Amino acid sequence: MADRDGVIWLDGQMVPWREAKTHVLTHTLHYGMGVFEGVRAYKTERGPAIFRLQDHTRRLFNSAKILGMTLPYTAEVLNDAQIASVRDNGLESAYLRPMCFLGSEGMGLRADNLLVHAMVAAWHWGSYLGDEGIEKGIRIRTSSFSRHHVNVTMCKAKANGNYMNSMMALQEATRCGYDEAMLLDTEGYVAEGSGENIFIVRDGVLFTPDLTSALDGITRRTVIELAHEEGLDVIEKRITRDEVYIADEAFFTGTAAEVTPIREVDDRPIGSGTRGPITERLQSRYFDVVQGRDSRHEGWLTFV
Ligand SMILES: Cc1[nH+]cc(COP(=O)(O)O)c(CN[C@@H](CCC(=O)O)C(=O)O)c1O
Repeated sequence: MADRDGVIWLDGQMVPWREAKTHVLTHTLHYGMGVFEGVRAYKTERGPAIFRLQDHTRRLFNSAKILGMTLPYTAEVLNDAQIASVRDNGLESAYLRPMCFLGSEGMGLRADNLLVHAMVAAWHWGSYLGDEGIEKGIRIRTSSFSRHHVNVTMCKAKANGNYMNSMMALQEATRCGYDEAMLLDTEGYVAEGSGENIFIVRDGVLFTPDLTSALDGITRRTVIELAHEEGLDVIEKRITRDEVYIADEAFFTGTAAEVTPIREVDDRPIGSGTRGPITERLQSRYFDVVQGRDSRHEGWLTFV
């Protein structure tokens, strides 16, 4: 990722991509105290448009507040930086990574002279779980790693250090031949994927775990609103792994994952073992919205 042409926004300046570096004693590199977002810009007839930019930036600030970090930039500055990162890299569509981190001004848990730095990078990133996964569905397994306990890790913060749990779960899943992990909370109820929220469908009704141990996903909120527009009921409840097994359909949602059907969980086909009809309907609505083909939600688009 480091050796490519382009520019990266770093601490208020656009710098050449290869020069966007930080010192090995950068505090966040050692302790994981940082916050980030995953944001997508899509190609539309009116040019690139960033999806729900303001919501992502609001969550970035909320994440920082949870961790006790004060961001040295306003939301407007960070929004403008994200717009510029798509524009100045000449991207028609993009995945954006804003991230705020503690610098190398000090070391150790007690360092009290640390500055908060901010960066925004943008690059082209296709289907997170592959084009085939988007169309046919993916195979997932229940992770042996529990999702964070709510008083150990701050689940509403999209914090850098939270993602060791995600990576351990995803590595375990892929090493066992699956595409993704489904994590249970510390009481054994379904929480979310390593980088996605999860939905199941049963008798035409959508169910999704409540957000106790899951990130408040922006794609999750979007799909819930689209489902209501489609006349579908969505119930947030505690979901057990065997409820997923016997669901008619299941899918992940996330900025990177978009709407990805789940065709198999723990070697059990979900429904017909392919993308379900309601999943396909919501996936299609989602892509219409993010690609600017649905005028009802143009307010969610920030044109670059
Ligand atoms: C743990 C987790 N749960 C749910 C979501 C969905 O949230 P939202 O994107 O607001 O709908 C994400 C986003 N995962 C991001 C990071 C993926 C990565 O590989 O890094 C993403 O989808 O960009 C998570 O990381």
